[in-house]
Amino acid sequence: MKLEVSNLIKRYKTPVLNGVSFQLQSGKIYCLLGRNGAGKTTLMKILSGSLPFDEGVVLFDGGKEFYREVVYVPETPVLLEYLTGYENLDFVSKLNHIPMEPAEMNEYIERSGLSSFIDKLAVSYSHGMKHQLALAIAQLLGPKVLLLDEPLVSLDPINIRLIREQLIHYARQGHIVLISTHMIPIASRISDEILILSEGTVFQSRNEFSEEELEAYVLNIMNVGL
Ligand SMILES: Nc1ncnc2c1ncn2[C@@H]1O[C@H](COP(=O)(O)OP(=O)(O)OP(=O)(O)O)[C@@H](O)[C@H]1O
Repeated sequence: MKLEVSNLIKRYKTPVLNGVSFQLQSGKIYCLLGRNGAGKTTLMKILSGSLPFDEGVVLFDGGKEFYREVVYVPETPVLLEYLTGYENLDFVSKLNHIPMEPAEMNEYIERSGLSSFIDKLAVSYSHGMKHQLALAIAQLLGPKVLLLDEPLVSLDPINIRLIREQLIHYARQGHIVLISTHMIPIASRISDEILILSEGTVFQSRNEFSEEELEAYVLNIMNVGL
């Protein structure tokens, strides 16, 4: 399974993405880094099908109809705020015809680290709790391509480790996981490959760096043009 992006151009008034090309393969985790305003969210929204682009080609296994294969979790997750976490999960599973016995659902909730707050209304959740629930919902849907915009920024170290392990497991089952993040230590530990968005183009590299080397590599590319 392969997601191929070729010469993608997106303009608002001026181009934000100006000839972006890269390839994502199933089974791998990719981290997308870039300065504030570089265009990471714009790129994620295009890949999720929620934002049109001006030029270029996006192909999933050679086809253009890939949006059904993609789930995008935005930086501020969208939940049904006046339902509990359990009801949110239950609603999504029923809406998408994913049959789950109560025992199976409870096991999934436990494994996802949601047990202590799953019966509270989502409106009462902290930002980190909302992200945990949104990530659990996204993985329940089982998309071939999972796009996550800053998923770990509000999480405590225990939850970061839990989510990191879940995402690695999810990718290794044959999915593509693309994570936008500013956190180099996380990118260093979680990603198979690094994508750096700078000056409207993407630099793709295997993650064979130590954390210090990755930081130097990222800063070097981000400084291009300064
Ligand atoms: N709807 C819009 N209309 C006009 N310009 C926009 C729009 N959305 C985003 N932009 C501009 O496009 C550029 C890229 O924004 P984007 O949100 O994709 O960046 P980002 O890399 O996700 O930033 P950050 O790391 O700060 O979240 C910015 O200059 C932003 O102001």
